[in-house]
Amino acid sequence: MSELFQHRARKRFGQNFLKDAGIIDRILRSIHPQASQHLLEIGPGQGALTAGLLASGARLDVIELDQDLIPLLKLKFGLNPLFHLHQGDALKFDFSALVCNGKKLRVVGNLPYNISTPLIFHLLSQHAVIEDMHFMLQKEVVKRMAAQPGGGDWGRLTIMVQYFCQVEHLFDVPPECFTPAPKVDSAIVRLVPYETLPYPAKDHKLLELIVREAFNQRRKTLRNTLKRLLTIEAIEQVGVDGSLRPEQLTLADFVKLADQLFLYQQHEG
Ligand SMILES: C[S@@+](CC[C@H](N)C(=O)[O-])C[C@H]1O[C@@H](n2cnc3c(N)ncnc32)[C@H](O)[C@@H]1O
Repeated sequence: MSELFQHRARKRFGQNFLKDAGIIDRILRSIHPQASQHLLEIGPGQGALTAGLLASGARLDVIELDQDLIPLLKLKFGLNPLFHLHQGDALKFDFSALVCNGKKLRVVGNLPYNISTPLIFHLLSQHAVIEDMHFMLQKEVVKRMAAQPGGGDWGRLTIMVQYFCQVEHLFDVPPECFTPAPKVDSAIVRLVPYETLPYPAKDHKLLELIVREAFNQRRKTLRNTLKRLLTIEAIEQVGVDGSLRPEQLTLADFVKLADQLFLYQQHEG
């Protein structure tokens, strides 16, 4: 089959194919798919993870952007009735349209690193239809997702991911496990959306706005970065010190500020 489909990895599609059987097996064991579940793989590529996912007996939907990989995927898996192939862009995909019988999706992927952050935000916007996610990402990105307040890794990605999900950095994967080898280290992360958010904001769009504004200039104090949105009195009324920098605030602090902005907008409206 490999002579029939000589596929040259494409940089613009973030193609670094997994080749290490031990790592593939470790990822599949971490996911532990069951026949009763509904799986969704983003970017199946040449099927390194796909075969093991299908072996679980679960329904598997896959979304692949590169048209040239479609014939190979059809040839390898097309006869399996559990396999559902979608050629398209995961960034624009409506995942909720895949849900059948109310069964939430278990999302999996060795993600294209060039689009991983917007893709994670797109998935978070559909968190209600997702049971959990297991992703291979650039290690730096996983460190940011799992960060604690107070350090340089704590930022917009951390806060929005931790607002919706429990985050677990599972293990690291070195470049030589891929072909071609990426220039960066990789890691596997597990994200489990909360059934009930621990710090629910009145409007999470306002949380996104506050967080974006605060981290746009992360060296400045909140009283400066947020002055377009909230007065210093409004910031301090909810018990947040306006002389702090954004990396010193917890998720709960950001939610308080977002709810304060919500109240202000209600007043003005
Ligand atoms: C890092 S490779 C992983 C391939 C395979 N899963 C593996 O582990 O060997 C990323 C895959 O995502 C696909 N891809 C890139 N951008 C995409 C997008 N926007 N939507 C869906 N798939 C995409 C690439 O073509 C590629 O197959």
